[in-house]
Amino acid sequence: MFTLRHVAKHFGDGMKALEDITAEIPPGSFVALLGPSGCGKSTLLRLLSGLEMPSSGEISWGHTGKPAPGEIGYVFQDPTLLPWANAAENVYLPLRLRRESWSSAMPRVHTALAQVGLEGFEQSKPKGLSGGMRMRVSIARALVSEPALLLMDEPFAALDEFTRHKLQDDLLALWRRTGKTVVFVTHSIYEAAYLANRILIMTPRPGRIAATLTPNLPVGVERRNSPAYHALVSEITASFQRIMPA
Ligand SMILES: Nc1ncnc2c1ncn2[C@@H]1O[C@H](COP(=O)(O)OP(=O)(O)OP(=O)(O)O)[C@@H](O)[C@H]1O
Repeated sequence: MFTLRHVAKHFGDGMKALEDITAEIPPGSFVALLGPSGCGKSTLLRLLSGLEMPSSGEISWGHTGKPAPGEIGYVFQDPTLLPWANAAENVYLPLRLRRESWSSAMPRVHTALAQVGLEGFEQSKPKGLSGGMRMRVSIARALVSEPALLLMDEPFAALDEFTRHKLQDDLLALWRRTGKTVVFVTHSIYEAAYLANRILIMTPRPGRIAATLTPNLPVGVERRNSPAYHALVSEITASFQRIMPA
């Protein structure tokens, strides 16, 4: 269980990005950090990764302690693939940086690519892949070190709606299959409602937690059309109407 207690993050120029964040991230949960642009979602994700320290308050990573960099997978909005390297070489990169040999890493590279549905595309260069496939490679690269925690910063924001829906469904299936803890930044109410079983609703800057919702939507194809999903979208929308300045 990750626990944040009264966490604040201020930057040197007096910018108050986050104030008094108290939240829990249970193991195996799918947490959405949902809020308007600039409310500190990415900052909160970086604090969770341990890459940055809070200005005050504390973050506890439970009995397992602070994860090592290899135990965290990070996925950004931009897939940031090496353009000259093929899909397998891009996924191999984090292991290569840890000085693992290609031959010992290969089985894990193939498994990671298979987990995101890219078997058969190992040799493809980024230029030959669609935007959705490039994002799949980026997710595979985050999965290859078999992290227990996957931090995702608006990974589907730049994709068209059809591709985004497919990747959301595939990510949900992957999360159910693997039991990983996912923390997913988004400013889409629909995306947070569809994906997460714990939604942290954040106020405009300085970001605070305005509400925590723990929905339990039906699993499967009926999810997107379920009355529970639409009721959840309405509930979140109403929360933002209360907290957003007029
Ligand atoms: N290193 C930094 N130095 C100074 N200010 C920063 C730094 N990093 C972030 N900020 C500021 O902190 C605030 C929160 O930024 P952050 O990127 O976390 O928000 P966000 O909710 O992820 O935004 P978006 O949805 O637009 O990506 C912003 O006003 C940003 O300019």
